[in-house]
Amino acid sequence: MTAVTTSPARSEVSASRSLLPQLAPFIGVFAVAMLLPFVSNDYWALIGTRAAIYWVLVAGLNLVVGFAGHLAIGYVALLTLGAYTTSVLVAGNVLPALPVFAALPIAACVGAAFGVIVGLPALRLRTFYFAMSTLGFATIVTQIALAWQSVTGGGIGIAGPEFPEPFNTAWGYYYLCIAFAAVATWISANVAHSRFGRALIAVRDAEVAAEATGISKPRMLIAIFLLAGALAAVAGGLFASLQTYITPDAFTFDLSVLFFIAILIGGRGSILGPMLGTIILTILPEIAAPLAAWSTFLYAILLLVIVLAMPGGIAALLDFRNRRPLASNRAIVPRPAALGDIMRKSAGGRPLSLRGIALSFGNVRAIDGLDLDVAPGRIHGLIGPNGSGKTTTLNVISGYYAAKGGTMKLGDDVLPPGMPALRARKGIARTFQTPRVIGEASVLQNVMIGGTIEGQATFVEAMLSLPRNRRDERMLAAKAQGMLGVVGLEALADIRADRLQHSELRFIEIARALMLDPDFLLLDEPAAGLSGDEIERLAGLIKAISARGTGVLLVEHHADLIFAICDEITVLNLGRILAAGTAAEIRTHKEVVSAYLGA
Ligand SMILES: Nc1ncnc2c1ncn2[C@@H]1O[C@H](COP(=O)(O)OP(=O)(O)OP(=O)(O)O)[C@@H](O)[C@H]1O
Repeated sequence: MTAVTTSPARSEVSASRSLLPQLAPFIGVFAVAMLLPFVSNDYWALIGTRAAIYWVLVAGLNLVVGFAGHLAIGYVALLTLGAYTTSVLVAGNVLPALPVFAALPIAACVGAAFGVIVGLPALRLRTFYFAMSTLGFATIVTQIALAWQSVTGGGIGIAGPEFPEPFNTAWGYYYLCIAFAAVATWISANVAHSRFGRALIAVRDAEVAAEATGISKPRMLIAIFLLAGALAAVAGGLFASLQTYITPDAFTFDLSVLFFIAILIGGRGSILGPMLGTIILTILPEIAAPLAAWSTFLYAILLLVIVLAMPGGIAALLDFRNRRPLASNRAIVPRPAALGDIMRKSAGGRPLSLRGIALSFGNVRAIDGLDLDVAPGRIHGLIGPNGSGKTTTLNVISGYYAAKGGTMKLGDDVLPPGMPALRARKGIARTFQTPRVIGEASVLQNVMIGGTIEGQATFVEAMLSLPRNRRDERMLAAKAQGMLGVVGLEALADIRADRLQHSELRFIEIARALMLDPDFLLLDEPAAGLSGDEIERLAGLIKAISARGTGVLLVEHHADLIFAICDEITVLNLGRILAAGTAAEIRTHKEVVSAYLGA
């Protein structure tokens, strides 16, 4: 067997080394863009400008669709809004005329505000329903642009803003739009590679796990909708100038489809893919000019081909690192001794206590008046037959379910029912019976997600990659790399999590939970699916965690593991306590033996 271990020094290098290969394709694309004027004519200036403007919008929309997973298909509405706001402010037909560089930031603010209004339904609506609400908004905006003649010129339209020298020539304007596209790329990449970007994909692919690490979905989404709305409105202002004159029918549904499909063919969770997607979709109708009227049809065909031939889109095609085969005989060899270097020793001292906790599902009393105490620095086993209420107990403690009766306290602090993100902030971390790992993210990113709430930088600092954000990133990467060493998986740090074996996912979840330096760690069947050797190593790891002051609540069916490491054991049956005591007491408890352990 190949032991999956490398030295910490090598691993830290691995966390930072990948910057140049990541940047190279972007530098290539922008180098080609800069050279385009020297090898082509004004016709290509127009197409290049259009692609750059579309990308300014798609760069923001990509965070909503590709990262947060919300199907916003009516984003042409925000382009329209930005185009009219900029044009009206520059024309001066409502307020005194403004220079275009003053009008654009105002349009960005209007776009940000409406970005949130369009996005808010995403807090409640998922998938199709949210998509429909964005489409509805697009229709409303077009109707208002048509009807509000005194401001927008109605069906006759309004002149687009003119940019001053040197941006008033075809290539001058092209370079200006490329500069906007470069800034939009930089901002969206900064967000994507920050704790906020990782939190977005965590909410998208493993919402429950994201909440358990303390991530607040509403705040995340509002920040993203503000940014995407602002970028879309700026794109609108640029678009209006490129058009020179705008009417509501310049903002067709085809444009919305283009933006959306560019992201889908680019690949979820990527910046480069959607950027290339936008360029391809802008050029495609031009090189197939006779088919221009069929552009939506062309996009649909392209989408079908890509979805069928390479479901991960362009990004998956370019992901060479994850095409290399992994060694099949990998062994997980945790190094619990390294915990002391990484994990803060739990302040501990305060017990976690449950009194009279009750929760029913319909007529099923899943837990029925449960009293339980988990002490800091101790391992508490929770066992019982299938359906006895063990996972429900973990779900109630971690706030995923709100108990209908009883109280829960951490020391003297009462923990209100529900509120999983609050539990994480109070130092209660957990793993899941079925590992909830983000398959499309790397192993390292998955573990870094566990430390999201430890970051200090605000969203704006992350967007602009300011020093505090860079410090957060270095701290989280180093800590996550260290945690991967503790659980014995650091050699897999850069690998996509969906390529790993089930047992490895279990250890990733433990590493992610440890990122919180938890006072209490709730483990839901961590040994399920592990080999005998792996269970032994897991036992050593759990003991080392509790030795650092963390109280562990261990739900498990492997009786040997429970009896080997637990200081106390509670046995549940039909949601009630059947027995509680030390391993020796439980092993010989008559009712436990007959109801659960067997002869
Ligand atoms: N979301 C839910 N909706 C309806 N019933 C539920 C739900 N969650 C749990 N239950 C029911 O509550 C009872 C306790 O379930 P729970 O999953 O806590 O048991 P468990 O002891 O963890 O079982 P196992 O060892 O099989 O994981 C079961 O009867 C189960 O069917």
